[in-house]
Amino acid sequence: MGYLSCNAESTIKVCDPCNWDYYRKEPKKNKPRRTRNDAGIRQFRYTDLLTATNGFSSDSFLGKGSHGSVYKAVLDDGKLITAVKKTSKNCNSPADNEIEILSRVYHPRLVNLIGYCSDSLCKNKLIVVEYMPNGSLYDLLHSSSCKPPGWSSRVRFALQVAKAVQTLHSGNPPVIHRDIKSSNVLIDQRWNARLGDFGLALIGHVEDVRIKCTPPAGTLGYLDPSYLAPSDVSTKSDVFSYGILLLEIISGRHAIDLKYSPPSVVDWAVPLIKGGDFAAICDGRVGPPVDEEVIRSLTVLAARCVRSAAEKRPGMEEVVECLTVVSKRVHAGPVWSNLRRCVRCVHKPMAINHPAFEGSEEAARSSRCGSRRNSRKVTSVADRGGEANVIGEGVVRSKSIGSFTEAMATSMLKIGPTEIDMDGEHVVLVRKKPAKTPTVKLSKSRSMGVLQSPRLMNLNGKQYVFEIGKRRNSSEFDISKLVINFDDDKSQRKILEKPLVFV
Ligand SMILES: Nc1ncnc2c1ncn2[C@@H]1O[C@H](COP(=O)(O)OP(=O)(O)OP(=O)(O)O)[C@@H](O)[C@H]1O
Repeated sequence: MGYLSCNAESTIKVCDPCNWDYYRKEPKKNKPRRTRNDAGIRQFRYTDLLTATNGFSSDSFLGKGSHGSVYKAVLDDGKLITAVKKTSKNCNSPADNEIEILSRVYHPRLVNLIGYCSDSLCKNKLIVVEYMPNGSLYDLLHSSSCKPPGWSSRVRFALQVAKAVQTLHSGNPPVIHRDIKSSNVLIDQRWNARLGDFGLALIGHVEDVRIKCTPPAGTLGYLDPSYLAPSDVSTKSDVFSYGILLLEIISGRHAIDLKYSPPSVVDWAVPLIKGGDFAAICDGRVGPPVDEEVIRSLTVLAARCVRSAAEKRPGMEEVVECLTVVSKRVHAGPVWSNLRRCVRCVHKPMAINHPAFEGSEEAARSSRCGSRRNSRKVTSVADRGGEANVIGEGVVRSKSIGSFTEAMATSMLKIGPTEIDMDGEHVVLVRKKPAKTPTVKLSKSRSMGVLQSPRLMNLNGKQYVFEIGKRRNSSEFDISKLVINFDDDKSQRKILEKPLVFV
């Protein structure tokens, strides 16, 4: 995909040096909510960036966009890892624009500016931004080499991007990004989505002459069809692009894909949504979410964002509100919310080299025994931030808040073997067949040992294994321990326990 219009003029107008001080001279009320200048934007020397990127070597190369290439740079004696954007065209405008805007906004859901380099040794300005080690949302959604994200992750990414866009729109003056798309959503170290690439962004009020004179720009497939002339620009153009992104997140389909008819995701999805066939647009690789209301809300919201009449689209504040509700629902669906309330788990995975596990068959044993002893207690993964008790390093238990009944388990199992995102970080893995009993090396004894085999649950004549996984990356989980007790079963025959299994 390329830019429909992204010429130098469009950004030169924004970055016209005569206008640079415009906002600085504005009275206080027009100042942005938070400026980065206070936080300190660093000026880097070209030679330092050259060293930090091994001379912009292929080893440091992260990717190429329409304006240039991006390299990983290790600075400050390895303490600071950044991404350096190097413009290939002999033009500073996109870089100037990005520096100008990012130096005025800061948000944890943005790929924030760290600094830049404009010394005489470099031909074009270099931008230094936060390094995002986990690729882009585009990669996560469309790469065949990684497992597609589950619904909880999809909703979380959608909400995080919505919050980033809302922050931009609610600034004073507002920022219109103009290039919201999955390849501009990068994934940080903690698997959070961040909106980046401000090369086309505009800062100012829509009535500002400078904004009104900037030619339309964006990426085909995401570009608002009602944004045809410079004066059409508004925050609602971003809402449209966001709607396309949301459809892409829901369906796993590209914004435009010539393999399909119709190729545009909007033309394909909106009639299905209007006809109430919400499940039909769900990514076939993950299937529809358990709670039908989740997919209904998501699809209807996406359809509203891509309405052709800009004024009928919701504002980003409403989008955030709606997704917050969906997010709560996806994390606490009718069945899973009960599960969350009654699951006891040792929420930090006991990695084999974890300090809590060092020589700790004892620790493992006491943890297991503790679980049994306290089998009446039921705790929540999701509520771990609440009233949690720390039981030795790496083991956190929260207070008892509910119970798990056989009826709940039975209804869960109707869904069959599956993975359920609970809070974006933890996943319940319901497996029909027991995982192979793992052999692990016990650090103290240095011998190979077989840890306790997984406990099974026998319901409706079928055996299932329940595990709690803590997300390591998009497709891998550290399996931890899950204990479920049945309050109505005093003999505790049905205690389900799956301690210390590693994958
Ligand atoms: N902060 C970053 N951390 C890590 N990788 C990054 C970062 N910024 C960009 N990249 C990588 O570099 C690639 C190029 O990024 P860039 O923003 O220049 O272009 P793009 O968004 O992919 O395309 P376009 O320029 O057409 O919008 C991205 O696809 C991404 O893989």
